[in-house]
Amino acid sequence: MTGVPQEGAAAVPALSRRQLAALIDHTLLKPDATPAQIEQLCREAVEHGFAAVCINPVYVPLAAELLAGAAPVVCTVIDFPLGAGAAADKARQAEAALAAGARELDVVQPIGLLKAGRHREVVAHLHGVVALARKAGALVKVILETGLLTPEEIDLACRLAVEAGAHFVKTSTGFGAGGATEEAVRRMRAAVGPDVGVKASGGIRDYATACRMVAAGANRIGASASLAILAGAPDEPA
Ligand SMILES: O=C[C@H](O)COP(=O)(O)O
Repeated sequence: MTGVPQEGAAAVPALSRRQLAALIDHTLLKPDATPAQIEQLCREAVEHGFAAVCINPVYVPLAAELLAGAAPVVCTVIDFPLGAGAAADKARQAEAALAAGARELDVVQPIGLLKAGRHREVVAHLHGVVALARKAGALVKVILETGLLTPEEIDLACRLAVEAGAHFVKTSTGFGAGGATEEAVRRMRAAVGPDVGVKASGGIRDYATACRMVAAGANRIGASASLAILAGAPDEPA
C-alpha cells in the first residue's frame, strides 16, 4: 500500500476499492428501514466485499439468513443510540442478537455514568455484553459518542472499554452530537494501542475522508454512504 505523505501526519493510504470495502461496516440503522432495504444491503455487502452489515436488532434474523455462508458478518447495535438503558437490558439485547446470528455487537457506553465518574458501573455494563459475545465467538465494539466527550473523557472511555474486554472502540452512533473526527480517532488509537480496533463512524461520506480516518488509526469504518465512498476508490492499489 502506498500513500501521499502529509506534513506532520501519517501518510494517507490510497486504498483500492476492495481494500477499503473490507474495512467497512455497510450500515443501515434508520428507524424506517424496511426488510426490502435490508435485503438490498446484504446483496451489496456480498457484491462489494464489505466486512459486515450493521443493522438494527429487528433485522438480525433476516440478515443472518441472507448472509449464511457468505463473508460479510451480521453486526447489530445494543442499547442504541443512547446507551442509557440498564446493564441487564444491554445483556438481554446482546443475548437475543447473538442467538439470532449476530457476530458483532456495537454497544453504546453509558455516557452519563462515565461523566459522573461511576467507572465501575461503566465497566460492568460493557463487560456483561463482552462476556456473552466472547462465549459466542463474537466481537464487541464500544460506541463512545465522542462528540459528547472531552479529550480526557475519550481517553478514559477507551481505557474502560479495554478493561471490559472490548475488541474495538467506535467513535459515534451517527445519531448524536457530531460524527467521526480524525482527532478523535487519533486519540482513540493512542489510548487503546495496537491490539484493539478503532472504528470510525458517523458522517463519513466520501473516499478521501475514509482514507484519512484510516491514516488517523481506524481499522474499521462504519458508514451508510458506503457505496458513495467506494465510488471514489481506485480499482487497484496505487
Ligand atoms: O454506526 C454507524 C453510523 O450510524 C453510521 O453513520 P452515518 O449514517 O453517518 O454513516
